[in-house]
Amino acid sequence: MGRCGAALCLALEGNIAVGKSTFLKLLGATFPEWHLVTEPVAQWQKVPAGGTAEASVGSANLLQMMYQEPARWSYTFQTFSCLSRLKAMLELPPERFPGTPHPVRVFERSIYSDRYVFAKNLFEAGHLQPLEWAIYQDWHGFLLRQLGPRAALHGFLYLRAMPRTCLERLRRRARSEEGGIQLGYLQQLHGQHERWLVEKTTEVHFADVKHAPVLVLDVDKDFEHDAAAQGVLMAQVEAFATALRAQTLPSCPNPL
Ligand SMILES: Nc1ncnc2c1ncn2[C@@H]1O[C@H](COP(=O)(O)OP(=O)(O)OP(=O)(O)O)[C@@H](O)[C@H]1O
Ligand SMILES: Nc1nc(=O)c2ncn([C@H]3C[C@H](O)[C@@H](CO)O3)c2[nH]1
Repeated sequence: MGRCGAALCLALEGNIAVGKSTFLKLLGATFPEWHLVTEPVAQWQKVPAGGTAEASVGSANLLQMMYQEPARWSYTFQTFSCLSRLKAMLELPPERFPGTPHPVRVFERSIYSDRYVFAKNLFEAGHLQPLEWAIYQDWHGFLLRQLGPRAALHGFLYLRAMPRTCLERLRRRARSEEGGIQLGYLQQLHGQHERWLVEKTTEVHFADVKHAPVLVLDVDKDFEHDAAAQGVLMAQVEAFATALRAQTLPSCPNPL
């Protein structure tokens, strides 16, 4: 960090169907020079399942398998989701113009919500065995410590809405794998986000990320069809990114 020309790296966090993809599109329209990285959900729905040299077994929908049989597939899911997030984070972004990096990169969720929201919740719900949770934490901690600043984020944007609002949006969107999701699951995930990003009672094992600033954005109301509400949200994000850039990358004169 502190290297001139380096991008400010943020993660966009929040409950299922709170509106992260919608918000990311709005960020793209408002800040076209920013680099936005969507969650690799399509990869989870179509995992090349290998097979033998003679016969390929095609692909597997790991997202569906995890929801249908969580005790069997949660560990597999968390290894794959975390790996896919890490690859997306380490992949070099395309340069805007030669020698001009993106001033800001925003990732939809992160290797940190993978652990401190989802995997933790699956463990507490009994879907990850203590041994699986211990092994997950062991390789997660080892990998991230080895990667050091390459795996760090400068701040978090937390989209917050009531779990009931998320359930309504989830039902309206009707992604086939999510048909069995009940309010209780969204309440659990809401609690995990709150303890991690607001109350700060979740034990976080990486100092940078533990102290990274969090911008909480209330999206309980409809911003999708409200230009004024969109303007307020975008101004909040811009002010947050500007302050964070001055604080964490002080030697970079790059304006946002
Ligand atoms: N502020 C909002 N008000 C009303 N509806 C919204 C709002 N934001 C998003 N929606 C709608 O809610 C649904 C879910 O939104 P979206 O797909 O952006 O959620 P998400 O957080 O990206 O979901 P996931 O956690 O699965 O990645 C979509 O139908 C979207 O049109
Ligand atoms: N178990 C589990 N672990 C994760 O790290 C994770 N990240 C996202 N999801 C689920 C939520 C949406 O249904 C869908 C798209 O966000 O994928 C996850 N589920």
